[in-house]
Amino acid sequence: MPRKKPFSNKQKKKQLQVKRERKRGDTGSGPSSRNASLERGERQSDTSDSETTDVKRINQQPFSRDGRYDPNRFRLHFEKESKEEVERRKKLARDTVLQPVSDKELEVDINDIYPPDKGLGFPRRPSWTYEMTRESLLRKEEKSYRDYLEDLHSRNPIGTLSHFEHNLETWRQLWRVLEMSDVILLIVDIRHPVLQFPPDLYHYITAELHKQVILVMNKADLSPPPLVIAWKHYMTSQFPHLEIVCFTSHPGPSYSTVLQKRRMRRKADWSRAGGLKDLFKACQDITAGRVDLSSWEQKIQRDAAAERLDGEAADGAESVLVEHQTDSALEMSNPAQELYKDGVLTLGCIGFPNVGKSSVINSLVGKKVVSVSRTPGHTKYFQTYYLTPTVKLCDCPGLVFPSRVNKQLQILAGLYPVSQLQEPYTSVGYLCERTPFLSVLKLKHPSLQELDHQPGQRGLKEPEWTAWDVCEAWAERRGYKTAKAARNDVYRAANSLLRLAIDGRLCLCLRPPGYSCLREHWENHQDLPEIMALQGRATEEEGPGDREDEEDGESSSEPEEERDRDADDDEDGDDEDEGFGHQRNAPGHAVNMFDVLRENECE
Ligand SMILES: Nc1nc2c(ncn2[C@@H]2O[C@H](COP(=O)(O)OP(=O)(O)OP(=O)(O)O)[C@@H](O)[C@H]2O)c(=O)[nH]1
Repeated sequence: MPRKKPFSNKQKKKQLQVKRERKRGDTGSGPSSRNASLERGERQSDTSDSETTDVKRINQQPFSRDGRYDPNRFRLHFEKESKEEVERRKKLARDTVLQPVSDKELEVDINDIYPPDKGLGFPRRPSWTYEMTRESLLRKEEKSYRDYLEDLHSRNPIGTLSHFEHNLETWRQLWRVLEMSDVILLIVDIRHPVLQFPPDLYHYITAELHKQVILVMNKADLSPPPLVIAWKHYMTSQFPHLEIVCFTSHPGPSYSTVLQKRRMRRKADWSRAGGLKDLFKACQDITAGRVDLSSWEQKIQRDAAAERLDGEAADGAESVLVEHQTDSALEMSNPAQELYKDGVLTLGCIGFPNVGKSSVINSLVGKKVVSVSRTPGHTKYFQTYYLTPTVKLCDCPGLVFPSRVNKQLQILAGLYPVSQLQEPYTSVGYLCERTPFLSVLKLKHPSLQELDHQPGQRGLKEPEWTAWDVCEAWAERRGYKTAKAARNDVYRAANSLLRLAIDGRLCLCLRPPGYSCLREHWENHQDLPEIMALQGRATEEEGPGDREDEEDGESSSEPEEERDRDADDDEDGDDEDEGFGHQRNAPGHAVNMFDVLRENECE
């Protein structure tokens, strides 16, 4: 019998994909979202109308055939890194010994991310009149965008800028959403809010458009409560007119451990979000009686009552009117649109990819109306949804603004599709230097694994770790092997570690400047109970059996199942979501996800 050939997951996926494309009748000429990695190494020329630099198109959707709507128009475009740079970083990951960084290094000042003198603005829509033809308007926008990029690059030497969006089509969508919204919900991830809050955007909305911004600090369940409060105070001190609302779409006693064996999947429960009332109150203050928001208030009360009764959202959440926007809506819209037109409050949800914009919309509505995914850049085209007859929500594709943030940190903040990274190892190194990875991941150094086979050679000295060693050890622990030579698959291990961090299972939270000095103050702050209630966390001391969804008694030291799949998967293909906040470590012991941070703090 001929020997069975090893067949990797990747190959299997590719095979399925080709099959699907054949079924659809595609000739295979265009890359799809899942095989974009095939493009790796291939130098792309600039085909988009307005790009001046060499860009890598990522996170593509399957190509459509001629004459049809092209979903790829809105895919992420990031500047392409040179092969040499990628190789240099790989070498760095192999050679550099990891050194834990001090607490101070986790403190980040917004002015270091967006230095005011570096021209880190975002592209503006040039002025236009109704006399202009569509073509001349588009040309003008393209020229203005090229000028913007030139100016940006002239003020920021090569290598100093973060990855940022190079697709003008996506910026056009932001322009439109800003124009049509009365109040802007700028959504950020609480773990690193300053990375995702471009001051220029805030000033543009408030000073030029004369509209209000509500900063929604989302994913509050992923941060220690004192840090949530500290960030809130820091942002208020920097932007005194900003309304701030803490929010979570997945409240509950977070979290599973990294090494959890069992994974629970259950239907996403969009009716349990924390922060709904605060958001309503903020809008009520801003509109000051100019819009009748009573239907929204009633909806919140109705949903809360239904949730108390049987854990289900009220029936009223069933019908949601969706408005699909056309291209012409993007082009000839009036920037000075009248506020609260027809007595309707339009809330524009904007922010970086993956911060949870779609989840916030689903939570407000109380059911899934927008697709949610771990893949950044999933939302491609803006749409509006009527929450009630007088409140309209507008979802916008995620946009990465230019900044001076380190690229490794950007990746850990979840804005780049992990499966398409050419070099994930230095990001793993960045993470490990900021988290007590050894105690959390329970790794064995690769050199000790070799010594296991040579008794008598052990116990000499604690080995030093490089990022590459961490990936090797994780591959060994998880049994990731390459298909051909059955060696440890370090690339897959690196991706897996990055996903754990992005999902919040390996907890890396930045802190506002001065946090360490004032830690006691924040840890005893009077607002703590309020934040904990919002997070859906009862007291830390909650006893065994107090919560639902008890895990069975399986040991947490067993490797988990395939939680960190190879591809950045969609969460809602089957209308299910991860069981956030409902996993447990051992019987009767809710896992404290913030252990990671605390251990780090104690070092
Ligand atoms: N723990 C936690 N995860 C969240 C929360 N909100 C969203 N997520 C997760 O974050 C990821 C991104 O959520 P989306 O709602 O798709 O984010 P988005 O901003 O619309 O993303 P783009 O489509 O890339 O612009 C998904 O994996 C969500 O499950 C939250 O409040 N808590």
